[in-house]
Amino acid sequence: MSVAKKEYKRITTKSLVDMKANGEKIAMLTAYDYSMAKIVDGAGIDVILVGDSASNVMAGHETTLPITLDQMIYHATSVVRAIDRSLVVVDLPFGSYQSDPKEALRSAIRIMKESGAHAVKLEGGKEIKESTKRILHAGIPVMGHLGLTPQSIYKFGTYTVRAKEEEEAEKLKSDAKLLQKLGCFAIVLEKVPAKLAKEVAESLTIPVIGIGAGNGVDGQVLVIHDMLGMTHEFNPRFLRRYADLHSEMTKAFQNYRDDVKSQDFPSENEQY
Ligand SMILES: Nc1nc(=O)c2c([nH]1)NC[C@@H]1CN(c3ccc(C(=O)N[C@@H](CCC(=O)O)C(=O)O)cc3)CN21
Ligand SMILES: CC(C)C(=O)C(=O)O
Ligand SMILES: [Mg+2]
Repeated sequence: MSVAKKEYKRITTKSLVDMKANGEKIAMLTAYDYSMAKIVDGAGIDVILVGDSASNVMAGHETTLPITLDQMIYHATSVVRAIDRSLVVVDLPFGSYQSDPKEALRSAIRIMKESGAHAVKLEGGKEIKESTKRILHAGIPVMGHLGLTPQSIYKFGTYTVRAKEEEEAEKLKSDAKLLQKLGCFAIVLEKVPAKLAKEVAESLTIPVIGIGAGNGVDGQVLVIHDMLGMTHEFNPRFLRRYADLHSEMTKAFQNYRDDVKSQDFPSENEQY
């Protein structure tokens, strides 16, 4: 069991690199709105990711591709208002950084300026080198994201584990090194073999935060609706559920419905 070794009043990108150096694992969760972020921050979660998974869990899209920069900024702004301690990282959505480095920088600046978030995350390695450089040169911290990159789902066609073959594993390793060299403060590694993820984490000084990447990395991230058991039809092997909110909420809604229908609610004490 690993517990916090050092008190951090406010988490910065520097604190995360520090945690890795001290062997303290990093706990990261997504959040997309004020109320949820308030609870996550209060619980001591180190990093809050305003993920483009909002496209799935908030808006009901099948992929992360449709969510817009304006929508990401709306989610990020709501999250930032709730924060006292956590570091807030925001996904640059599909289409907001792939065309050219100038557009990438403009998108990152909009997120930082309009939401007050602390960092941005981009999917990819070598392909987005120039964009990453430009954003970093503007003083905006960047988190990388390698392995399963959901914004390229149509290139791959499936959400299966990535980098099982030597060639893809070699590319991943060199992409990770490149991102560190450019100045990224951390990297998310999604759905890759645990052995490879451990090797990558051990080869870098910046933290590697895994999702479906095993226990040899420097931290973990999960989508909050998944770990709360709200997305009960989503069942990947890497997911651990820490609550069964789908059934808790269903029970609450059914009880409320029954109380309204039977006129049990509101009672004498619940009216004026
Ligand atoms: N609710 C939610 N949770 C996530 O973790 C998440 C999102 N949405 N949306 C954006 C991406 C997409 N991600 C995914 C999507 C699917 C799998 C997955 O393992 N799917 C299948 C297996 C697919 C296969 O092997 O072909 C599964 O077992 O559920 C993992 C991560 C991670 N992100
Ligand atoms: C799954 C995490 C890493 C993510 O990118 C998201 O939630 O959008
Ligand atoms: Mg994402």
